[in-house]
Amino acid sequence: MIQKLVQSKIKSILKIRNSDSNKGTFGHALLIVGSKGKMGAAVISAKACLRSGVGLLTLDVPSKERAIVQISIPEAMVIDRKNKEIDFTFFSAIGIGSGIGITKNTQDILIQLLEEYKQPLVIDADALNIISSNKKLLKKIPKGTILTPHTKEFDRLFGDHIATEERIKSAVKKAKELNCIIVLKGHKTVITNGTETFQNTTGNAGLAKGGSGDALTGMITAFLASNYTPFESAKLGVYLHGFAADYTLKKQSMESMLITDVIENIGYSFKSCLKSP
Ligand SMILES: NC(=O)C1=CN([C@@H]2O[C@H](COP(=O)(O)OP(=O)(O)OC[C@H]3O[C@@H](n4cnc5c(N)ncnc54)[C@H](O)[C@@H]3O)[C@@H](O)[C@H]2O)[C@@H](O)CC1
Ligand SMILES: Nc1ncnc2c1ncn2[C@@H]1O[C@H](COP(=O)(O)OP(=O)(O)O)[C@@H](O)[C@H]1O
Ligand SMILES: [Mg+2]
Repeated sequence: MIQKLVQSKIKSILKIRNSDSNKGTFGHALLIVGSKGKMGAAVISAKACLRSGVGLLTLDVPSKERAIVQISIPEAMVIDRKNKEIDFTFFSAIGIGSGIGITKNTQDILIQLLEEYKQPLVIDADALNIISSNKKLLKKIPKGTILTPHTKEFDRLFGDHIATEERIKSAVKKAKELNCIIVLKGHKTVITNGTETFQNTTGNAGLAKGGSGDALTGMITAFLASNYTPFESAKLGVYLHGFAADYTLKKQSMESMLITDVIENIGYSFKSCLKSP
């Protein structure tokens, strides 16, 4: 049975920030995102991550592109994509894939990460595409990892599907098989851990624009770093992302809405969902 992901469920998951907390309380996230010409994906996912409550954020980007993120997001730290000495285990949560491309260097980083990091990851976009073209990597995905494919990425990973119902059934089966969370993105995003399945009730067609999914990756990574479980992180990310997009319609139309407008409204999503009933 598919349950509706409604606000009462989100309210029961969201934790109030303790007044005596410090940045260490909310984890240190690493986002391996962006590449030449797709640094927008890095900026978008980083901003969404920071707006979702993470304590510290480091971005892994190509060294030639670092100025873009250092100037546009002073809150984030930056490391060099080519640095093979990086200790992935230092980070509380890692998101990989948005805008990274599928070059040999990028493939090597994903393979190194899957060898060394045994905690749940957030895997999106080109990292999913790399796995699609090297299916042996599916077995190396850490337990509890959140995969965030859109329809086309899902079919690249698990084979072509014609009907949505059929694709949802496959998502449930694959989540169980791989011991992971699948966020099947689309008009009504489905989130499954193989046992329980939810369908989102927020969001609108203003999100049907480049960058919307990159923001979602940043949000889910922030929740994972802040100690929410992988399933909770996926639910919080998907619901609050859509809620912020719906709030954006107060000032923008679906046509004019930018994902950067939506990111500015993530705060409103928190305020609404943290309010007492
Ligand atoms: N500013 C930036 O730097 C941006 C970077 N991006 C990155 O560009 C790379 C390519 O990603 P794309 O997803 O564009 O390329 P893909 O080739 O994976 O998929 C895009 C195609 O899939 C089709 N499609 C079918 N069903 C869909 C669904 N439910 N949701 C979304 N698309 C669906 C679309 O119509 C489109 O033609 C990724 O790494 C992504 O993160 C994009 O997010 C765009 C913005
Ligand atoms: N018509 C729609 N209604 C609701 N949400 C949508 C719609 N179209 C796209 N979205 C949301 O926008 C995001 C798009 O992700 P994705 O296709 O990966 O974008 P990108 O890779 O360009 O950042 C997903 O979270 C998806 O659920
Ligand atoms: Mg995407």
